[in-house]
Amino acid sequence: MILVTGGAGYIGSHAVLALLQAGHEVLVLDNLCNSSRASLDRVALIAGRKARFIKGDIRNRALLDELFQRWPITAVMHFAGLKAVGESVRDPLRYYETNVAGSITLCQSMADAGIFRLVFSSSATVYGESVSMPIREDCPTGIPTNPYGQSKLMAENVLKALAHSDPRWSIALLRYFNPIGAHESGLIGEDPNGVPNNLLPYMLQVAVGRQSQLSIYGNDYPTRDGTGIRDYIHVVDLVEGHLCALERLNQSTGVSVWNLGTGQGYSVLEMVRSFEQIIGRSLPVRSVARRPGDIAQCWADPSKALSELQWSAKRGLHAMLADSWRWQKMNPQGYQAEIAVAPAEVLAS
Ligand SMILES: NC(=O)c1ccc[n+]([C@@H]2O[C@H](COP(=O)([O-])OP(=O)(O)OC[C@H]3O[C@@H](n4cnc5c(N)ncnc54)[C@H](O)[C@@H]3O)[C@@H](O)[C@H]2O)c1
Ligand SMILES: O=c1ccn([C@@H]2O[C@H](COP(=O)(O)OP(=O)(O)O[C@H]3O[C@H](CO)[C@@H](O)[C@H](O)[C@H]3O)[C@@H](O)[C@H]2O)c(=O)[nH]1
Repeated sequence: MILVTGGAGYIGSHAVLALLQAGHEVLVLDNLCNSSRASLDRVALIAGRKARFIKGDIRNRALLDELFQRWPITAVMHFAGLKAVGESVRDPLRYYETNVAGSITLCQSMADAGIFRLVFSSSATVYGESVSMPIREDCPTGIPTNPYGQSKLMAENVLKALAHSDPRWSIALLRYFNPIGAHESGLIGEDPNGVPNNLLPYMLQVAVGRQSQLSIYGNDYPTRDGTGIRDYIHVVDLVEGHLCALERLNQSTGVSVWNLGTGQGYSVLEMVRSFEQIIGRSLPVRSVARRPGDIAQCWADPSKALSELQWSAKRGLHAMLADSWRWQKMNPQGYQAEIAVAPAEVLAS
């Protein structure tokens, strides 16, 4: 059985689905601070079977000990965490407490239970403003400009020290580039609280009328059209990378770092234009000043994951945007409302 912390969230729910579809038993631990149980109901609908769900916090040591004692857990996929950059500047202690201290509590409980296999959600943010593209895993980590990024780098360093201290540990540090997209059924996807911070969720909400206009942050970057370039990766490809990493943890110990990206960067304007083609109309946009802390460009060299995990991203930009749009159209208010199309129809199509 695999414990999935944060399994009700955006990436976690897609991972739970992939694990169920691969035949694993899954236990989800999530405090639902940024998600709802509806995501797991939808996962069950697609998979035809359920993950077990425990509402609880990764910082609760007694609860973790109880879970590891009660269930035959053999490995942990650790998605639980806080991820809003701006909020992390306003409330750094909460971010360090959840992302760093919460990860430490989880590892302490795992070690006491004799479980040493962990897949950790890290981020390309740990590279900071890297000078050369594409970014390889051996590029030096930078100095993240906000507590969120710092907390990911700190958690990585804790996990590296842990793996070096005890050869029983086998840990995968997966550095995500920019996850977007949704499961092709349109039943699960990203459902941000409040006003979205990230490009894709914001574009989607403009398209369904929940936001009036997309602000393009900066048109004077040293890039091909002046707007920021990122390596967007389909969330289903991303979670497939997790299953490959999990498999690999059975074969070796120590700590390994893998980039999960496509190796292809797109600018904000290219994203907007491609999305407009999919929705068949233009999107209201305006150019505004750069967002503080943003870097000009960032894309991965994903060749290490290919050679060591036999993993590469399969889905291109069109699939990422079309799947995101299907999710948003079917769920204009996210998980709060019933889906606009009957699941049976969707699953049959
Ligand atoms: N989405 C991205 O762009 C991105 C990029 C790089 C890394 N990551 C990392 O991937 C992981 C998953 O991200 P996501 O996009 O699915 O975010 P998400 O907010 O949708 O999912 C995180 C889940 O963790 C849960 N959670 C938060 N604190 C918890 C706690 N103390 N105890 C138990 N559950 C808790 C939330 O309720 C939520 O369901 C996070 O660690 C995030 O930092 C995300
Ligand atoms: O309303 C918006 C939002 C974003 N952007 C631009 O779009 C690009 C992508 O921005 P965003 O979707 O916010 O992603 P990043 O700033 O690259 O950060 C994401 O990707 C990082 C690397 O994985 C993670 O660490 C962060 O948590 C996650 O928010 C950037 O050039 C932004 O300036 C806009 O122009 N308008």
